[in-house]
Amino acid sequence: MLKESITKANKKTKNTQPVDVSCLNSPILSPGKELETDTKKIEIAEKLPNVRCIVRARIPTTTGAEIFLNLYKNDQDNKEHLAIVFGKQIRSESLDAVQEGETEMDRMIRGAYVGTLYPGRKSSYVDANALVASEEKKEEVRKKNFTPLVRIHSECYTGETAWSARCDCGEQLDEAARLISEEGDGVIIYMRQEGRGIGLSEKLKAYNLQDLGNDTVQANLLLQHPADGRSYAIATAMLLDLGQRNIRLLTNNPEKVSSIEGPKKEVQVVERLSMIPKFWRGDEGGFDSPEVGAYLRTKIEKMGHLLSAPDKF
Ligand SMILES: Nc1nc2c(ncn2[C@@H]2O[C@H](COP(=O)(O)OP(=O)(O)OP(=O)(O)O)[C@@H](O)[C@H]2O)c(=O)[nH]1
Repeated sequence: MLKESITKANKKTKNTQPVDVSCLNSPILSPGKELETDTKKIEIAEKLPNVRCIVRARIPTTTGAEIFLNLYKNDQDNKEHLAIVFGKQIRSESLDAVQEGETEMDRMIRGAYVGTLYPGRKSSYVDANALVASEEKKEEVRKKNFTPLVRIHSECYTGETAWSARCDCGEQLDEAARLISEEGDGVIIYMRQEGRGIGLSEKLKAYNLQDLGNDTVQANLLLQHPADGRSYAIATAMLLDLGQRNIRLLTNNPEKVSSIEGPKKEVQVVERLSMIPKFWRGDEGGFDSPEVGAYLRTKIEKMGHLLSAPDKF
C-alpha cells in the first residue's frame, strides 16, 4: 500500500528524484539505503496572491511587550494567516483602507484605528495625541533608516503548544519575539503551514516514522509528501501590505530567503540573521534531546540550512 503510493508519488512529484522503494520491505530504512534527497526547490509563484487584513487587535503580552495581531484572508487558500506586529509603526494598508458604508464604530471594531482605544472613543482617526506620537515615531524611524527585523514562522502545534522537544519551533518563536520587541518595531508572519505544509495529522505520522528510524526528510517522503511543502507567496504579499519592502530576516533556511523575496523581488532581504538554538549557544533556557539534535542535523545535512553545529553535538 505504502509502496504503491510512493510509486504514484514518483509520477506526480515534479523535480524530485525517484524514490527508492526497496527499503519498504522494512518500515525502517536499512543503513546505506538512501530514500532520496529531495531536490525540489520551494516553488515561487509567478504572481503574488491578493491578501487583505480583515481585523487587528492589540494584545498585551506576558513579557510586557504589546503586539498587534493582524489577521489576513487571501485568494490562494482559506487559512487565517497572521502578522504579529510589534510596535505601532507598521500598519496594514488593506486594513486602513476605508470600506464603503462603514461607520467609525465599524472601523474601530475591525482595528482600523490610530493610537489607542479607550471607553467612549468615537472616532477611528481623531486621537490627536496618538497622531502626533505616530508622526514623531515615523520621523524617528525614517532618520534611522530603519529596516525591520522579520521572522516568517510556520505553525507548529507540537512545538508551540504541546511542549515538544522534537523541534525548536517554540523556542524560535519566543526568541524572534524577544529580539523584535527589543528593537520596538518588527513583524512575525505566522503562516498556517503546519508540519512544513503537510498538516498536523500527517506530521504526527511522520513522527512515528521518525521513531521507526527515519529522519525528518525520509519520513515526509515515505508519506508521499515533499520534504518541504510550504510556499511563501502569501507571506510576501502580507509584508507588502504592511509596507515592508526591505527586511532583515531571522532564519537559517536559504530557501526561505529566496522565496520570501517574491517572483519580481518585490521584497528584499537586506540581511539574514541566524537563529542558533539556545542550547548550542549555552544560553539559559535552552533544551536538548536526541530528537531535536537529529532534527537540526537533518536540516543542516539534507536541507542546506545555514547553521553549523558545535563540535560536541
Ligand atoms: N513534516 C515535518 N514538519 C516538521 C517537523 N518538525 C517541525 N516541523 C514543522 O516545520 C515548521 C518549522 O519551520 P520553521 O520554523 O519555519 O523553520 P525552517 O523553515 O525549517 O527554518 P528556520 O527559519 O531556520 O527556522 C513548522 O511548520 C513545524 O510544524 C517534522 O519532523 N516533520
